[in-house]
Amino acid sequence: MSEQTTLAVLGTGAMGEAVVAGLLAGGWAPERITVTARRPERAAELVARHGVRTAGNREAATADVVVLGVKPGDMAALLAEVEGALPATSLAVSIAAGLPTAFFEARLAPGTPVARVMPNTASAVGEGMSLLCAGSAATPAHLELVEELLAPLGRVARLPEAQVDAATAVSGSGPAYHFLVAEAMTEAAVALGLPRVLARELVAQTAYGAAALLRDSGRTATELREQVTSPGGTTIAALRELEAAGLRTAFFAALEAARDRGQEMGSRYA
Ligand SMILES: NC(=O)C1=CN([C@@H]2O[C@H](COP(=O)(O)OP(=O)(O)OC[C@H]3O[C@@H](n4cnc5c(N)ncnc54)[C@H](OP(=O)(O)O)[C@@H]3O)[C@@H](O)[C@H]2O)C=CC1
Ligand SMILES: O=C(O)[C@@H]1CCC=N1
Repeated sequence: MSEQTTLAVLGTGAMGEAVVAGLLAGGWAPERITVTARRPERAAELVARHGVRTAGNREAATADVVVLGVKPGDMAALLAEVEGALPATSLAVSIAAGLPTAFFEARLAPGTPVARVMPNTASAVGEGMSLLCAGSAATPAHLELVEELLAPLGRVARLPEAQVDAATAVSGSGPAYHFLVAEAMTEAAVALGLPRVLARELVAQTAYGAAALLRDSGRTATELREQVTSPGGTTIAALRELEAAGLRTAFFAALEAARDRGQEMGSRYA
């Protein structure tokens, strides 16, 4: 990737903006990034907040790397709109859940390289987890370019396309599960009588510390949990309640539902 490489995000919502923020924090010059949105006020907001350019979809689609950031149900219409404008020499990068690379290859100029990326919103702070797989026309050099592009957003895992929907259920949707737990813990702390501001701080810093241990200590989640859990102590009293409430079983069902929903979107919008 050269210093002149240009990038456009067609459909810059929550996830597209997280990608843009991650790239800018990683040193991308804002003039090299063009964003589009359906509503002019959304595009103006992005320009004001990040200093990037904006344009119509067809003009933006001439960038070297074109990130396709609309909702899966809006993707076919977007691709129809940019038909003939997105050069077959550009690299198309979809971040849409569920939609296979074949969906894009069927709608873009023949031979257009396609990469399928599933990022998550922590990309905005450089701590994202992105999944990456390639379409049939993408070369190893294209994949390396995408990895280079994604590097400032956090970590990247390459995987076979057949695993993307399952992995999306873990890392793409994953931040939401953690936020739900954080919300629940905060409310529970308030129920114990703690001030809300203190409860939020305790929950956030505990999540941050636990995540750092989980990623960087070299220990498994089980080992780390056991370290906290003194026999007959406070933690096991709480864990017993969570197990009785079916937390573990709920995660089996939840991730299966997310994986199935991705597959369903892939076939519904194909
Ligand atoms: N949110 C997440 O955590 C993740 C989302 N994704 C994927 O990212 C994609 C976007 O999701 P998300 O960001 O949450 O959704 P949003 O609704 O926040 O963003 C979609 C954006 O697309 C814009 N848009 C829609 N149609 C057009 C069009 N024809 N031309 C230009 N812009 C258009 C909308 O503009 P406007 O705002 O003006 O309506 C909006 O800004 C989805 O495909 C999703 O699967 C992937 C990983 C994680
Ligand atoms: O909920 C969704 O469909 C998107 C994809 C992964 C996270 N958010």
